[in-house]
Amino acid sequence: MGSVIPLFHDFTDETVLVFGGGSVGARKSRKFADEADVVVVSPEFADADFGGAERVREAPDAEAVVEWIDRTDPALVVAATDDAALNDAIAEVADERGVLVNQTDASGERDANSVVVPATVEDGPVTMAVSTDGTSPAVSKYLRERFEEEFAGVGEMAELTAELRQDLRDEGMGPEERRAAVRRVVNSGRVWKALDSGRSNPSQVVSAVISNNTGDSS
Ligand SMILES: C[C@@]1(CC(=O)O)C2=NC(=C\c3[nH]c(c(CCC(=O)O)c3CC(=O)O)Cc3[nH]c(c(CC(=O)O)c3CCC(=O)O)/C=C3\N/C(=C\2)[C@@H](CCC(=O)O)[C@]3(C)CC(=O)O)/[C@H]1CCC(=O)O
Ligand SMILES: NC(=O)c1ccc[n+]([C@@H]2O[C@H](COP(=O)([O-])OP(=O)(O)OC[C@H]3O[C@@H](n4cnc5c(N)ncnc54)[C@H](O)[C@@H]3O)[C@@H](O)[C@H]2O)c1
Repeated sequence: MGSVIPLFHDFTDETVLVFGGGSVGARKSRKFADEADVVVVSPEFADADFGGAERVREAPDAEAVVEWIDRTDPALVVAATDDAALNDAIAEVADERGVLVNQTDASGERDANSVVVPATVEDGPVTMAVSTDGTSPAVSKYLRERFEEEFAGVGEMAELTAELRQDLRDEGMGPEERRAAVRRVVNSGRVWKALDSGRSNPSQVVSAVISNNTGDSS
């Protein structure tokens, strides 16, 4: 049975410190680079996209890792070197300092500071995240790809329903009725289809779905 609980974290303007410049270090760097200041420390760097992260060519030992963490004061440390003992040491130092750590070569039981990076789908304000508790990242990736296909337009759906909720409130509709109307839109195959195909105007379809519900059209 899984024992990890997903929480969503805002790393805007925080430092994320990555040890290891291989393909895994690059993938994690890309993941955080839009929000955070990412620093990657590694003696060598793969020919990969690091999302514009700052790269420092250095091969720290466990002692130097402590200095790096104390100097950069990161919100998250990623241990992605190919040296298992060093990855363990990085996780230990981060944990001692109460800093979140993503140990990329470890699955299974973990301390509270030890976080799993899930497979994520982002579309506008919507984030979907999958973890298999470290059991099978390949399954996480597979589900992420399926979600991307299945829920194309979900970001717009969230935005549309947020606007709708506000409009109905402005019109003086009570909370019960509003809730029913919003749920009707979210459950409407016609609205999803309009979002997915891009052919019909989703706002018009939403209006039609709502007026059916409130009986305006009858
Ligand atoms: C989801 C994703 C997020 C990301 O990294 O961004 C992610 N791994 C991804 C891909 C992937 N990783 C691996 C493969 C090869 C196939 C396979 O082995 O399954 C593939 C697939 C591929 O590359 O095609 C190998 C692998 N991964 C870990 C180990 C070590 C171990 O298990 O001990 C090994 C074995 C290394 C070895 O061979 O020794 C460990 C972790 N990988 C995690 C996350 C965390 C658990 C997530 C969960 O709970 O499911 C965890 C525990 C720690 C962490 O990194 O946070 C990203 C997909 C992103 C996407 O596409 O959306
Ligand atoms: N979490 C995941 O999704 C996942 C997927 C595959 C592999 N892994 C694990 O992650 C680790 C990295 O995988 P990879 O494919 O990127 O490996 P890799 O060999 O391509 O990269 C390792 C990087 O670590 C660097 N390095 C070596 N010594 C260092 C030091 N002292 N300080 C900082 N950097 C140092 C190397 O120069 C290299 O750039 C491995 O331990 C592997 O088992 C995790």
